[in-house]
Amino acid sequence: MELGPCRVCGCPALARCSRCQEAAYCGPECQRADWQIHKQSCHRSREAPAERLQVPAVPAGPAGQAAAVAPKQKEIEWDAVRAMLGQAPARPSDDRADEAAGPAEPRVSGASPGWQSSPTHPTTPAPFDVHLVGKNNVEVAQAVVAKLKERGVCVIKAGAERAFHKAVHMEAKQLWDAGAYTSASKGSPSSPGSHEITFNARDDKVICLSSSVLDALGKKVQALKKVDEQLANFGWGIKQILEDQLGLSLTKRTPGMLSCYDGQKVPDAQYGFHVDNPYMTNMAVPDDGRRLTLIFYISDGQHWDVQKDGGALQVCMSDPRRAPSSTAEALTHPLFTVAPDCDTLVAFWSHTMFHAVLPVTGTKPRFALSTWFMGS
Ligand SMILES: O=C(O)CCC(=O)C(=O)O
Ligand SMILES: [Fe+2]
Repeated sequence: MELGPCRVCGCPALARCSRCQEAAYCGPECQRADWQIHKQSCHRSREAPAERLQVPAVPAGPAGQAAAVAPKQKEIEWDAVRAMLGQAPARPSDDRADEAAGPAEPRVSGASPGWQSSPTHPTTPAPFDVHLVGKNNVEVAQAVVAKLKERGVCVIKAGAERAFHKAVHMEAKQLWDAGAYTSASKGSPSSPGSHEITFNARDDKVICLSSSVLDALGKKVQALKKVDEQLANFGWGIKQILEDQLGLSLTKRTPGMLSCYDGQKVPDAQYGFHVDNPYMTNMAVPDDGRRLTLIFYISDGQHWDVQKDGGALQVCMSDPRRAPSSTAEALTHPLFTVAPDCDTLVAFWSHTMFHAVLPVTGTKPRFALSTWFMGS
């Protein structure tokens, strides 16, 4: 049964909120991470005893990642969901099981006109804006925030060693060869609280690297776990400057999402133009809290040629402070191309920047690890 994307990270959802039966999540971490936001609309769907809405706020900070919000609301019975999928139950430290999830099939409509559009052609990839090697944390944070302020996207050279890239690529590829990725979302709600979804032309397959998945996979994801930690450190590392210069306060982040676009299995695998958190666009969906998208590209170490291999990330260079209302409007702006080459980290605003993954035309799978930081 397709539930569409997880409200938080976009991975395929496994169950719905057991109270309103509407918000869909891939796992307990995302459900918890979303509770402060979801509770504002959850009670509108179903009446519930007041105490079920009382969730203590947890201070934000580096340790305040997705898992830090511990709602007392009635949670989805994640163990039952895992059992349904033939997966092992969570360990005692993971979630408490409360109530079986009874997801309803979403009503599906076609794409709304003017919202989705096919990707355009690759242009020459932009050079790196920031090199991490040889800079201290404050210099990095200042340079990254300056670029985000100026144009909403920043391309960073991570400076990791070749052996590390190889290890990360090998892990992503082994999981791919083992068939561990699942189909990413095929749609998102077209209006708040609605089951009606619109397709968003997304051809990747994903694995949500929640802490339970990381624990279960253990050594198989050692290097990927390191990348996930580095992404977290990077986001928390620019937190203070973001706050000082833009008044944006990052509060928590989603678990890492490992994605793969496989041009061999899905010719021209791509992701059409979209905004990750499109609440400011004409889609009129609720704000899911996401503000900063971080993506680290994982390739086999060979140069990724966007002309030959395709798969470039293309970002519409609109005013970074506000989202264009539609793809058509976004595409009136120049396009900025990023090559999904290893050692490349890209940061952009989740709520204002339209972007797309251009068709993967070569035979190499295109891997990336992404995380989204929430903020207010
Ligand atoms: O992998 C990329 O370059 C971008 C993917 C993307 O836009 C997304 O997952 O929302
Ligand atoms: Fe995106």
